[in-house]
Amino acid sequence: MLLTLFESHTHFFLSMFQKMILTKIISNTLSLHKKQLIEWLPAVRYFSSPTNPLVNVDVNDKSGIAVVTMNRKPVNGLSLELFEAMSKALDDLENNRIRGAILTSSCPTVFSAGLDLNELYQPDKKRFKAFWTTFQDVWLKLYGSSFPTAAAINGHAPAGGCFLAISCEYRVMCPDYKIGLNETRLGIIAPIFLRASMRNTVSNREAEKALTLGTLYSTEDALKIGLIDEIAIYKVKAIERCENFLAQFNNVSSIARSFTKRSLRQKDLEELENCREEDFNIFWSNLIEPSVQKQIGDYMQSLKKK
Ligand SMILES: CC/C=C\CCC/C=C/C(=O)SCCNC(=O)CCNC(=O)[C@H](O)C(C)(C)COP(=O)(O)OP(=O)(O)OC[C@H]1O[C@@H](n2cnc3c(N)ncnc32)[C@H](O)[C@@H]1OP(=O)(O)O
Repeated sequence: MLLTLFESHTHFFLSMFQKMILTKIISNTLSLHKKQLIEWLPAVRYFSSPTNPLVNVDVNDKSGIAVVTMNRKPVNGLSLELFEAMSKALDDLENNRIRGAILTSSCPTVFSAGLDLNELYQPDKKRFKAFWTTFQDVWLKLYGSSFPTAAAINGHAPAGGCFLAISCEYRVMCPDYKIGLNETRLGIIAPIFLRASMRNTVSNREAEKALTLGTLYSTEDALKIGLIDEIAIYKVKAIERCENFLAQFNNVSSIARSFTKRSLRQKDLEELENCREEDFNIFWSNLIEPSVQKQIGDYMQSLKKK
Protein backbone atom coordinates (compact mmCIF):
# COMPACT_ATOMS: atom_id res chain seq x y z
CA MET A 1 0.00 0.00 0.00
CA LEU A 2 2.88 2.33 0.89
CA LEU A 3 4.37 1.65 -2.48
CA THR A 4 1.09 2.32 -4.29
CA LEU A 5 0.70 5.62 -2.48
CA PHE A 6 4.26 6.52 -3.29
CA GLU A 7 3.75 5.66 -6.92
CA SER A 8 0.55 7.67 -7.30
CA HIS A 9 2.05 10.78 -5.72
CA THR A 10 5.21 10.78 -7.75
CA HIS A 11 3.48 10.02 -11.02
CA PHE A 12 3.57 13.56 -12.33
CA PHE A 13 7.07 14.45 -11.18
CA LEU A 14 9.30 11.56 -12.09
CA SER A 15 10.16 9.79 -15.25
CA MET A 16 9.32 6.11 -15.53
CA PHE A 17 12.96 5.18 -15.03
CA GLN A 18 13.45 7.31 -11.92
CA LYS A 19 10.26 5.83 -10.49
CA MET A 20 11.47 2.27 -11.03
CA ILE A 21 14.78 2.95 -9.26
CA LEU A 22 13.13 4.68 -6.30
CA THR A 23 10.46 1.99 -5.99
CA LYS A 24 13.16 -0.67 -5.87
CA ILE A 25 15.13 1.19 -3.17
CA ILE A 26 12.04 1.64 -0.98
CA SER A 27 10.95 -1.94 -1.47
CA ASN A 28 14.42 -3.25 -0.48
CA THR A 29 14.56 -0.96 2.53
CA LEU A 30 11.13 -2.07 3.66
CA SER A 31 11.96 -5.74 3.45
CA LEU A 32 15.37 -5.25 5.11
CA HIS A 33 13.80 -3.39 7.99
CA LYS A 34 10.54 -5.27 8.12
CA LYS A 35 11.19 -6.39 11.68
CA GLN A 36 12.17 -2.92 12.88
CA LEU A 37 9.17 -1.49 11.03
CA ILE A 38 6.83 -3.80 12.94
CA GLU A 39 8.29 -2.44 16.18
CA TRP A 40 7.30 1.16 15.65
CA LEU A 41 3.90 0.48 14.20
CA PRO A 42 1.26 1.27 16.86
CA ALA A 43 -0.29 -1.66 18.71
CA VAL A 44 -3.01 -3.18 16.58
CA ARG A 45 -6.52 -2.70 17.87
CA TYR A 46 -7.89 -5.80 19.48
CA PHE A 47 -10.51 -7.16 17.15
CA SER A 48 -13.74 -7.92 18.89
CA SER A 49 -13.73 -11.69 18.99
CA PRO A 50 -16.90 -13.19 20.45
CA THR A 51 -16.59 -12.60 24.19
CA ASN A 52 -16.44 -15.70 26.32
CA PRO A 53 -18.37 -15.19 29.56
CA LEU A 54 -15.62 -17.00 31.49
CA VAL A 55 -12.77 -14.71 30.41
CA ASN A 56 -13.22 -11.07 29.65
CA VAL A 57 -10.53 -9.34 27.59
CA ASP A 58 -10.42 -5.58 27.56
CA VAL A 59 -7.72 -3.86 25.53
CA ASN A 60 -6.84 -0.22 26.07
CA ASP A 61 -6.47 1.15 22.54
CA LYS A 62 -4.04 3.84 23.67
CA SER A 63 -1.62 1.75 25.72
CA GLY A 64 -2.18 -1.55 23.90
CA ILE A 65 -2.44 -3.28 27.29
CA ALA A 66 -5.06 -6.00 27.77
CA VAL A 67 -6.78 -6.68 31.05
CA VAL A 68 -7.74 -10.36 31.11
CA THR A 69 -10.38 -11.03 33.77
CA MET A 70 -11.26 -14.53 34.92
CA ASN A 71 -14.98 -14.68 35.55
CA ARG A 72 -16.12 -18.00 36.94
CA LYS A 73 -18.02 -17.38 40.15
CA PRO A 74 -17.80 -17.94 43.02
CA VAL A 75 -14.02 -18.59 43.19
CA ASN A 76 -12.64 -18.93 39.63
CA GLY A 77 -12.20 -22.65 40.06
CA LEU A 78 -10.09 -23.65 37.07
CA SER A 79 -12.31 -26.01 35.08
CA LEU A 80 -11.78 -27.40 31.58
CA GLU A 81 -14.09 -24.68 30.20
CA LEU A 82 -12.22 -21.88 31.97
CA PHE A 83 -8.87 -23.19 30.71
CA GLU A 84 -10.30 -23.44 27.17
CA ALA A 85 -11.46 -19.84 27.34
CA MET A 86 -8.07 -18.71 28.66
CA SER A 87 -6.22 -20.64 26.01
CA LYS A 88 -8.31 -19.00 23.28
CA ALA A 89 -7.88 -15.54 24.82
CA LEU A 90 -4.09 -16.02 24.94
CA ASP A 91 -4.08 -17.02 21.26
CA ASP A 92 -6.10 -13.92 20.36
CA LEU A 93 -3.74 -11.67 22.31
CA GLU A 94 -0.69 -13.24 20.69
CA ASN A 95 -2.20 -12.73 17.21
CA ASN A 96 -3.05 -9.11 17.89
CA ARG A 97 0.37 -7.94 19.01
CA ILE A 98 -0.76 -6.31 22.21
CA ARG A 99 1.79 -4.45 24.34
CA GLY A 100 1.15 -6.43 27.52
CA ALA A 101 -1.47 -8.32 29.50
CA ILE A 102 -2.69 -8.12 33.07
CA LEU A 103 -4.40 -11.15 34.56
CA THR A 104 -7.01 -10.50 37.24
CA SER A 105 -10.34 -11.72 38.63
CA SER A 106 -13.94 -10.55 38.76
CA CYS A 107 -14.53 -12.35 42.10
CA PRO A 108 -14.37 -9.77 44.87
CA THR A 109 -12.10 -11.70 47.30
CA VAL A 110 -10.61 -14.51 45.24
CA PHE A 111 -8.11 -14.31 42.38
CA SER A 112 -8.50 -18.04 41.76
CA ALA A 113 -9.09 -20.96 44.15
CA GLY A 114 -6.92 -23.13 41.89
CA LEU A 115 -7.95 -26.19 39.98
CA ASP A 116 -11.66 -26.90 40.25
CA LEU A 117 -11.74 -29.74 42.78
CA ASN A 118 -14.66 -31.26 40.87
CA GLU A 119 -12.20 -31.94 38.02
CA LEU A 120 -9.90 -33.77 40.44
CA TYR A 121 -12.44 -35.77 42.42
CA GLN A 122 -13.57 -39.09 40.93
CA PRO A 123 -12.37 -37.94 37.53
CA ASP A 124 -13.39 -39.36 34.17
CA LYS A 125 -10.11 -40.16 32.37
CA LYS A 126 -11.16 -38.76 28.97
CA ARG A 127 -12.34 -35.44 30.37
CA PHE A 128 -9.38 -35.23 32.73
CA LYS A 129 -6.98 -35.76 29.81
CA ALA A 130 -8.58 -32.84 27.96
CA PHE A 131 -8.50 -30.79 31.17
CA TRP A 132 -4.82 -31.47 31.88
CA THR A 133 -3.77 -30.94 28.26
CA THR A 134 -5.55 -27.57 28.18
CA PHE A 135 -3.92 -26.65 31.51
CA GLN A 136 -0.52 -27.43 29.95
CA ASP A 137 -1.49 -25.33 26.88
CA VAL A 138 -2.43 -22.36 29.06
CA TRP A 139 0.86 -22.53 30.92
CA LEU A 140 2.91 -22.83 27.71
CA LYS A 141 1.06 -19.82 26.23
CA LEU A 142 1.16 -17.67 29.37
CA TYR A 143 4.71 -18.46 30.50
CA GLY A 144 6.02 -18.35 26.94
CA SER A 145 4.00 -15.36 25.68
CA SER A 146 5.79 -12.91 23.40
CA PHE A 147 4.15 -9.99 25.23
CA PRO A 148 4.95 -9.03 28.84
CA THR A 149 2.53 -10.19 31.53
CA ALA A 150 1.56 -9.16 35.04
CA ALA A 151 -0.95 -10.40 37.61
CA ALA A 152 -3.17 -8.10 39.65
CA ILE A 153 -3.95 -10.51 42.49
CA ASN A 154 -7.10 -9.03 43.95
CA GLY A 155 -7.91 -11.91 46.29
CA HIS A 156 -6.83 -15.32 47.56
CA ALA A 157 -4.58 -17.25 45.20
CA PRO A 158 -4.04 -20.76 46.51
CA ALA A 159 -2.62 -23.63 44.43
CA GLY A 160 -3.42 -23.24 40.72
CA GLY A 161 -4.31 -19.57 41.43
CA CYS A 162 -0.77 -18.93 42.66
CA PHE A 163 0.51 -20.93 39.74
CA LEU A 164 -1.16 -18.66 37.18
CA ALA A 165 0.23 -15.60 38.97
CA ILE A 166 3.82 -16.89 39.05
CA SER A 167 3.64 -17.74 35.38
CA CYS A 168 3.36 -13.99 34.73
CA GLU A 169 6.40 -11.71 34.90
CA TYR A 170 5.20 -9.39 37.67
CA ARG A 171 2.76 -9.63 40.56
CA VAL A 172 0.88 -6.98 42.53
CA MET A 173 -1.33 -8.27 45.35
CA CYS A 174 -3.96 -6.71 47.58
CA PRO A 175 -3.50 -7.02 51.37
CA ASP A 176 -5.02 -9.58 53.74
CA TYR A 177 -5.22 -12.50 51.33
CA LYS A 178 -3.38 -15.81 51.06
CA ILE A 179 -1.20 -17.08 48.25
CA GLY A 180 0.86 -20.24 47.86
CA LEU A 181 1.10 -23.77 46.61
CA ASN A 182 -0.73 -25.95 49.10
CA GLU A 183 -1.17 -28.99 46.87
CA THR A 184 1.08 -31.31 48.88
CA ARG A 185 -1.45 -30.86 51.69
CA LEU A 186 -3.94 -32.56 49.39
CA GLY A 187 -1.45 -35.30 48.53
CA ILE A 188 -0.84 -33.85 45.04
CA ILE A 189 2.66 -33.94 43.53
CA ALA A 190 3.90 -30.75 41.82
CA PRO A 191 4.00 -31.17 38.03
CA ILE A 192 7.19 -30.33 36.19
CA PHE A 193 5.91 -27.02 34.80
CA LEU A 194 4.87 -25.74 38.20
CA ARG A 195 8.38 -26.26 39.53
CA ALA A 196 9.75 -24.16 36.64
CA SER A 197 7.45 -21.20 37.36
CA MET A 198 8.24 -21.36 41.08
CA ARG A 199 12.02 -21.55 40.65
CA ASN A 200 11.77 -18.64 38.25
CA THR A 201 10.13 -16.54 40.97
CA VAL A 202 11.74 -17.33 44.32
CA SER A 203 15.07 -18.86 45.31
CA ASN A 204 15.46 -22.59 44.91
CA ARG A 205 15.50 -22.97 48.70
CA GLU A 206 12.27 -20.97 49.16
CA ALA A 207 10.67 -22.92 46.29
CA GLU A 208 11.59 -26.21 47.92
CA LYS A 209 10.27 -25.11 51.31
CA ALA A 210 7.09 -23.62 49.88
CA LEU A 211 6.28 -26.63 47.71
CA THR A 212 7.10 -29.38 50.19
CA LEU A 213 5.38 -27.68 53.14
CA GLY A 214 2.45 -26.48 51.02
CA THR A 215 2.62 -23.10 52.75
CA LEU A 216 -0.01 -20.43 52.15
CA TYR A 217 1.59 -17.00 52.70
CA SER A 218 -0.08 -13.78 53.75
CA THR A 219 0.30 -10.93 51.26
CA GLU A 220 2.98 -9.38 53.47
CA ASP A 221 5.00 -12.63 53.83
CA ALA A 222 4.67 -13.29 50.12
CA LEU A 223 6.34 -9.93 49.49
CA LYS A 224 9.15 -10.81 51.92
CA ILE A 225 10.08 -14.00 50.05
CA GLY A 226 9.64 -12.41 46.60
CA LEU A 227 6.57 -14.44 45.65
CA ILE A 228 4.92 -11.11 44.80
CA ASP A 229 6.56 -7.83 43.76
CA GLU A 230 4.29 -5.17 45.25
CA ILE A 231 1.28 -4.65 47.47
CA ALA A 232 -1.58 -2.40 46.36
CA ILE A 233 -4.53 -1.46 48.47
CA TYR A 234 -7.33 -2.07 45.95
CA LYS A 235 -7.81 -3.96 42.68
CA VAL A 236 -7.84 -0.71 40.67
CA LYS A 237 -4.50 0.28 42.22
CA ALA A 238 -3.10 -3.20 41.60
CA ILE A 239 -4.00 -2.90 37.92
CA GLU A 240 -2.45 0.57 37.83
CA ARG A 241 0.82 -0.77 39.28
CA CYS A 242 0.82 -3.59 36.75
CA GLU A 243 0.29 -1.00 33.98
CA ASN A 244 3.27 0.97 35.32
CA PHE A 245 5.40 -2.15 35.20
CA LEU A 246 4.33 -2.91 31.64
CA ALA A 247 4.74 0.71 30.52
CA GLN A 248 8.46 0.45 31.27
CA PHE A 249 8.74 -1.72 28.17
CA ASN A 250 7.68 1.19 25.96
CA ASN A 251 11.30 2.24 25.92
CA VAL A 252 12.64 -1.22 25.13
CA SER A 253 12.75 -2.86 21.72
CA SER A 254 9.83 -5.29 21.74
CA ILE A 255 11.73 -7.77 19.60
CA ALA A 256 14.82 -7.70 21.84
CA ARG A 257 12.56 -8.00 24.90
CA SER A 258 10.50 -10.92 23.65
CA PHE A 259 13.54 -12.83 22.35
CA THR A 260 15.31 -12.34 25.67
CA LYS A 261 12.27 -13.54 27.61
CA ARG A 262 11.91 -16.50 25.30
CA SER A 263 15.55 -17.50 25.62
CA LEU A 264 15.41 -17.26 29.43
CA ARG A 265 12.26 -19.43 29.56
CA GLN A 266 13.02 -21.72 26.62
CA LYS A 267 14.49 -24.57 28.66
CA ASP A 268 11.44 -24.72 30.96
CA LEU A 269 9.05 -24.63 28.00
CA GLU A 270 10.91 -27.36 26.15
CA GLU A 271 11.05 -29.47 29.28
CA LEU A 272 7.25 -29.67 29.28
CA GLU A 273 6.89 -29.79 25.47
CA ASN A 274 9.09 -32.90 25.48
CA CYS A 275 7.17 -34.77 28.16
CA ARG A 276 3.52 -33.70 28.01
CA GLU A 277 2.24 -37.27 27.92
CA GLU A 278 4.56 -38.39 30.72
CA ASP A 279 3.56 -35.36 32.81
CA PHE A 280 -0.11 -36.34 32.38
CA ASN A 281 0.56 -39.98 33.27
CA ILE A 282 2.46 -39.05 36.44
CA PHE A 283 -0.26 -36.66 37.60
CA TRP A 284 -3.06 -39.08 36.71
CA SER A 285 -1.56 -42.07 38.53
CA ASN A 286 -0.99 -39.93 41.64
CA LEU A 287 -4.49 -38.45 41.42
CA ILE A 288 -6.38 -41.73 41.25
CA GLU A 289 -4.59 -43.21 44.29
CA PRO A 290 -7.42 -44.05 46.70
CA SER A 291 -5.67 -42.15 49.53
CA VAL A 292 -5.39 -39.00 47.36
CA GLN A 293 -9.03 -39.28 46.28
CA LYS A 294 -10.08 -39.62 49.90
CA GLN A 295 -8.04 -36.56 50.87
CA ILE A 296 -9.59 -34.51 48.06
CA GLY A 297 -13.11 -35.72 48.92
CA ASP A 298 -12.64 -34.85 52.62
CA TYR A 299 -11.20 -31.48 51.68
CA MET A 300 -14.19 -30.67 49.46
CA GLN A 301 -16.52 -31.59 52.31
CA SER A 302 -14.60 -29.35 54.72
CA LEU A 303 -14.91 -26.42 52.29
CA LYS A 304 -18.65 -26.96 52.00
CA LYS A 305 -19.14 -27.23 55.78
CA LYS A 306 -17.56 -23.82 56.41
C1 LIG B 1 2.41 -28.68 44.49
C2 LIG B 1 1.73 -28.08 43.32
C3 LIG B 1 1.01 -29.05 42.49
C4 LIG B 1 0.25 -28.80 41.45
C5 LIG B 1 -0.12 -27.49 40.86
C6 LIG B 1 -1.09 -27.71 39.93
C7 LIG B 1 -2.13 -28.49 40.57
C8 LIG B 1 -3.04 -27.61 41.25
C9 LIG B 1 -3.91 -28.14 42.09
C10 LIG B 1 -4.96 -27.31 42.67
O1 LIG B 1 -5.12 -26.16 42.35
S1 LIG B 1 -6.00 -28.09 43.77
C11 LIG B 1 -7.10 -26.84 44.36
C12 LIG B 1 -6.57 -26.35 45.63
N1 LIG B 1 -7.38 -25.22 46.07
C13 LIG B 1 -7.50 -24.90 47.33
O2 LIG B 1 -6.96 -25.53 48.22
C14 LIG B 1 -8.40 -23.71 47.64
C15 LIG B 1 -9.68 -24.15 48.26
N2 LIG B 1 -10.55 -23.01 48.53
C16 LIG B 1 -10.36 -22.16 49.55
O3 LIG B 1 -9.44 -22.24 50.31
C17 LIG B 1 -11.38 -21.08 49.70
O4 LIG B 1 -12.51 -21.42 48.96
C18 LIG B 1 -10.89 -19.67 49.24
C19 LIG B 1 -10.30 -19.71 47.86
C20 LIG B 1 -9.86 -19.16 50.26
C21 LIG B 1 -12.10 -18.71 49.24
O5 LIG B 1 -12.74 -18.71 50.47
P1 LIG B 1 -14.22 -18.13 50.61
O6 LIG B 1 -14.57 -18.19 52.05
O7 LIG B 1 -14.34 -16.85 49.91
O8 LIG B 1 -15.13 -19.12 49.75
P2 LIG B 1 -15.62 -20.59 50.17
O9 LIG B 1 -14.54 -21.38 50.75
O10 LIG B 1 -16.88 -20.45 50.97
O11 LIG B 1 -15.95 -21.24 48.74
C22 LIG B 1 -17.11 -20.84 48.00
C23 LIG B 1 -17.59 -22.06 47.22
O12 LIG B 1 -16.57 -22.44 46.30
C24 LIG B 1 -16.20 -23.81 46.51
N3 LIG B 1 -14.75 -23.95 46.22
C25 LIG B 1 -13.74 -23.34 46.81
N4 LIG B 1 -12.57 -23.70 46.25
C26 LIG B 1 -12.88 -24.55 45.26
C27 LIG B 1 -12.10 -25.25 44.29
N5 LIG B 1 -10.76 -25.18 44.21
N6 LIG B 1 -12.75 -26.04 43.43
C28 LIG B 1 -14.11 -26.16 43.45
N7 LIG B 1 -14.89 -25.52 44.34
C29 LIG B 1 -14.29 -24.71 45.24
C30 LIG B 1 -16.52 -24.05 47.98
O13 LIG B 1 -16.70 -25.41 48.21
C31 LIG B 1 -17.80 -23.27 48.13
O14 LIG B 1 -18.84 -24.04 47.55
P3 LIG B 1 -20.33 -23.99 48.14
O15 LIG B 1 -20.80 -22.59 47.90
O16 LIG B 1 -21.06 -25.01 47.35
O17 LIG B 1 -20.23 -24.33 49.60
